[in-house]
Amino acid sequence: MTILDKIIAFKKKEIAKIKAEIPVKKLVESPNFGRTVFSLKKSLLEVGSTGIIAEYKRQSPSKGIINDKATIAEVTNGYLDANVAAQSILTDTSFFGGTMADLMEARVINQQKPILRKDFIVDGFQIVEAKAIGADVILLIASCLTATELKNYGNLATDLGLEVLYEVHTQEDLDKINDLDNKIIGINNRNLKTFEVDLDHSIKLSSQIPDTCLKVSESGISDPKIITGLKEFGFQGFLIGENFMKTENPGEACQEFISQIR
Ligand SMILES: O=C(O)c1ccccc1NCC(=O)[C@H](O)[C@H](O)COP(=O)(O)O
Repeated sequence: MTILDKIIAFKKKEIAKIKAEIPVKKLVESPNFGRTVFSLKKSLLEVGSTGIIAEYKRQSPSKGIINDKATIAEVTNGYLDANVAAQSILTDTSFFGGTMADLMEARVINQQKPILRKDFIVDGFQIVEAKAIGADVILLIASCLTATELKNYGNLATDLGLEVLYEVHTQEDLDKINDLDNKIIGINNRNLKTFEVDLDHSIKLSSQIPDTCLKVSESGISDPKIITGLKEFGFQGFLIGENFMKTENPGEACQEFISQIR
C-alpha cells in the first residue's frame, strides 16, 4: 500500500464522518456562496500574468516539516505583494498540517486573486465545502478517481461556479478525463506513489494535451530558468510550494523568484 493509497483510504473515512455531522444545507448557508469567484483561467491568461500559483504548505509526506512558523497572514500578504497569479492552500490536516481555517483566513486577506483548495477530493461534499470556505478552484487528482467521478465532480464544481484543476501524471490519467478541451490541466512532476520528482515530466506529457487547455506544471520547481523552458512548451501556470515555504520569508522568496523570470 502506497502513502497515496493510505491518504485516500483515510480521506474517505474522514469525509464519511464529517458528512454524518454537518448537513450540506449548513454549508450552503455560508456567505461565501454569494461571493463572486475569481477565475484561475482569467488570471493565468491575463497580459503580464506571472503564472505563479504559490502554495502554503507546512509539511508534506515526502519532506516532513517544511515551515511551521510562517503564518497564513504573512505568507498570503507576501504572495500577493509578489504578484502571484493565484494562491494554493493545503487544507488536509493529517498529512500536510493544513486546515480549512487556513483557507478561510487567506480568503479574508486575499480579495483579488483565485485560491485553489489543495486537498484530496474523494466526495462531492468536499466540493460544496470548498465553496463554503471561500475557494475558487478545486483540485481533482485523476489517479485517485474513476473516470465517472472525475466527470461528476467536475460538473458539480462547475455548477457551483468553481473551476477545476485536473491533475495528471500519466497518459492513463489523461485518458480518464472526459473531453479535455478547454480544461485546466496540471501535470505533476512528482510521482505521488514514489515521490520521485522529474522536472522533464511536464514537457514529456505536454504534447498529449490539446492546445485549447491551460497547462500548469506542478511540483519541484526551484529555479526561474525552469519557467522559461516550460513556457516554450505552452505552460502558462506553475505551481510552487516548497521552494518558497522552506525559507524564513516565503513571500520575499516568491517576489525574488518572480523578479528573475524572463
Ligand atoms: O508533496 C508531497 O510530498 C506530496 C505527497 C503526496 C501527495 C501529494 C503531495 N504533494 C502535493 C503537491 O502536488 C505539491 O504540494 C505541489 O505541487 C507543490 O509542490 P512543491 O513545489 O514541490 O512543493
